[in-house]
Amino acid sequence: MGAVFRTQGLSKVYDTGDLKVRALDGVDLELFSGELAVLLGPSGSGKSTLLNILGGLDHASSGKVWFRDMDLSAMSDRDLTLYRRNHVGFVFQFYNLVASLTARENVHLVTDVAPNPMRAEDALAQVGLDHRMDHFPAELSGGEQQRVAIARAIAKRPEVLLCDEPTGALDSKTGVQVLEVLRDVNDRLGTSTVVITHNAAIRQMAHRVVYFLDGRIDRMEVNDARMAPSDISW
Ligand SMILES: Nc1ncnc2c1ncn2[C@@H]1O[C@H](COP(=O)(O)OP(=O)(O)OP(=O)(O)O)[C@@H](O)[C@H]1O
Repeated sequence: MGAVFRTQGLSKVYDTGDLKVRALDGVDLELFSGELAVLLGPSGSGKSTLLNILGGLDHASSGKVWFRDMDLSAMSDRDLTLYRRNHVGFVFQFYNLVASLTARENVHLVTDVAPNPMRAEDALAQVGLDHRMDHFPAELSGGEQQRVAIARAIAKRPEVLLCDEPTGALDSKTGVQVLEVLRDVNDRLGTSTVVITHNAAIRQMAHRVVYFLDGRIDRMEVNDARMAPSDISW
């Protein structure tokens, strides 16, 4: 399998006047096509900063980052926006749904502008919400709202799905349902997936686990046997 992301000496320094924070400090990383990778590490170790750079939401301060053969580090803001639009789905801890739109309409927001989208109905069926399409976010549980957010993210058929604490706001039972959806998307659609979590148990469902410490990669593990989300508990 080829590398979907590759970084070389990737560093990010946040400069807030008097204080300079080195959020990433020379990260060399490869993530592979079709894999589900979990990023673990203490708070402040640089996980979200890396995800934001991989997703084209932010620029590195130095070093290189490639998505396949596209050098993201050399791209203008406009090209990064197009990269995000065409290739990347995001899922965040808080679902960021539009409260005045139904589940179906929230997904339509993306399918209306994507070049080769799924039907909104198919994306919602993929996450097991075909019976809730015309509900508003307030009429859905937290886990269901997160599944709508995942449907919205996958509806444009992105090559990569980047998830920052997707179960962070959910109880463990609902969190497991969301993880099952992420695993299904990875298995059935082959979408390369990166999941940040504080929950170390989730590493058991990953192909690859990357441990961050102080803006660096501390170590990496490859799982020979992956656990089903339903067998993971926390
Ligand atoms: N916009 C910003 N301005 C200044 N410092 C920032 C900014 N974003 C992040 N940082 C700092 O960069 C470091 C890395 O933050 P980052 O959010 O990447 O860590 P994280 O591992 O994702 O943490 P968490 O698990 O708490 O989300 C931290 O010290 C953080 O305070």
